[in-house]
Amino acid sequence: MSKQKNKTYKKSKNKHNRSEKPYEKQNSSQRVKKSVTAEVTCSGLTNEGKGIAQWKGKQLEVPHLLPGEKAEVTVFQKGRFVNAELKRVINPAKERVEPPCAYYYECGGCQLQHMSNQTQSRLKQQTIDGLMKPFGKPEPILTMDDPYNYRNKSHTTFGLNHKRQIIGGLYAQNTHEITPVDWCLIHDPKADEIVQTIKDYMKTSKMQPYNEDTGRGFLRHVLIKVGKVSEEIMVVLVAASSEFKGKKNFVKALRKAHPEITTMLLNVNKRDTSVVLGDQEYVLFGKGTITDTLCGLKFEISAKSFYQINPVQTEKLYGKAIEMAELTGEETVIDAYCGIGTIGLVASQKAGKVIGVEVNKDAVRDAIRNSKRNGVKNARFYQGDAGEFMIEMAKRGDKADVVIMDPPRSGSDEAFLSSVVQLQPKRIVYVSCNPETQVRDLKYLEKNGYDVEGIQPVDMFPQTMHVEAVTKLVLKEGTGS
Ligand SMILES: C[S@@+](CC[C@H](N)C(=O)[O-])C[C@H]1O[C@@H](n2cnc3c(N)ncnc32)[C@H](O)[C@@H]1O
Repeated sequence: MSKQKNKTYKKSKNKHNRSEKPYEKQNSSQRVKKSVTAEVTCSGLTNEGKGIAQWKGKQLEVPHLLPGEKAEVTVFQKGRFVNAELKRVINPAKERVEPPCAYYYECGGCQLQHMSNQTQSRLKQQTIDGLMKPFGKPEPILTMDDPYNYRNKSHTTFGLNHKRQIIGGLYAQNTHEITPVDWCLIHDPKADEIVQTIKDYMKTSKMQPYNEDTGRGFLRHVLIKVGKVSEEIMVVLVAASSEFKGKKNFVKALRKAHPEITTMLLNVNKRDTSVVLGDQEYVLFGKGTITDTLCGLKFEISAKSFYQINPVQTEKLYGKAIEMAELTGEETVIDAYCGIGTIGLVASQKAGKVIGVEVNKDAVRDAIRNSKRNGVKNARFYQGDAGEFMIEMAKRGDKADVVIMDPPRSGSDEAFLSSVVQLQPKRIVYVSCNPETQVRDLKYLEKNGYDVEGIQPVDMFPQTMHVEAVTKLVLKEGTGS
């Protein structure tokens, strides 16, 4: 991977034969009427890593522009809205690097590859420092030594290009247009090899990608999960129909090319939706799940269950979360939004009792199996909405010493937070992949009897704008019963 510094920005073209534009794709200038070229100077970065520049009294947020850089940008205007794209950097900042990925400027999956890894970490630290200012000074971000190939899950969407050739890639941001991508620097390389084999197989068979407009065709997406420690691999074909013609031949061919695949599934998604997985699932071979080892425990993972995508950083994150929980072996711990029980089962080794709650039934089934698999006797897992579960606990007058919560990006809700406040645990450990919703929820908890005593950012998603943070809240003195 070449990471040359100070190269002038120029959109890369035709590297690695990825020049085929999907037939549906329009560029921004086709979608928006008025466009002008302007020269601007970047004064800072947004939390998403976009360059901030002023133009005719308006603030532009320009992807791929860095502070201090003077650049030519194309400004698109539609009514009161302005959008800007980088055209040419006139004086590159010293933090600018040549993105190691050839798809970077088209794909949109990563947003920060034009910055050095140190600059990315600095940006994430500043983001967390800024957002968490009302609560105190965050610790230095925990970074990753080798910030590539970390994802244990990959997702590829299939379609046809304008020459009616099969392509696989990612939806361009906020669209249903596929940007063809053959390999990705943050995926597990094995996953990309398998996707390539599926593409090649489709070219010589009758398996057609699904077309959202006509409703014809079969294959919508391929989801691959890799056990980074176990090396087990799950391949999920997401199709528009349960009628899988040529199923036996396909399974045989893929297993022959990739004997490392340990299970394959067919997931049927007939809905017109951006949600990838449908409800029906059929095991094509193997046991339908993979296992992996995290923090010394073994976890079984289903296709539809959430499992942290960067296990190297997850071990650091969970280590901090458990440290913040200050467990002595006596506590009752609630693992809210528990997924397959990972945090709760790690905590169970140092707690009196763990109660996990999770809405996804496959994940809860995995959590119960994982508890047995690891010989854990002091953990129970329940399926349900975390808020409703906590309301019931509060009504019954149940007690909890520590609540560990790890909600989705949208954060928690008032039902959940108000019942946590009613239960009055001594400590709350809040893990989040979206610091903005986390800050909103922390404000609620601070107003209702808790002090934030520790903030630890963790870079779980290098090369992208996303950042994780774990915070420790302690019940204010005099608040408890
Ligand atoms: C960010 S994941 C965390 C999972 C787990 N703690 C981990 O570290 O792997 C959030 C989890 O919350 C679950 N979830 C989403 N909404 C929920 C709700 N209202 N009640 C309970 N669980 C919910 C999701 O299914 C997902 O498993």
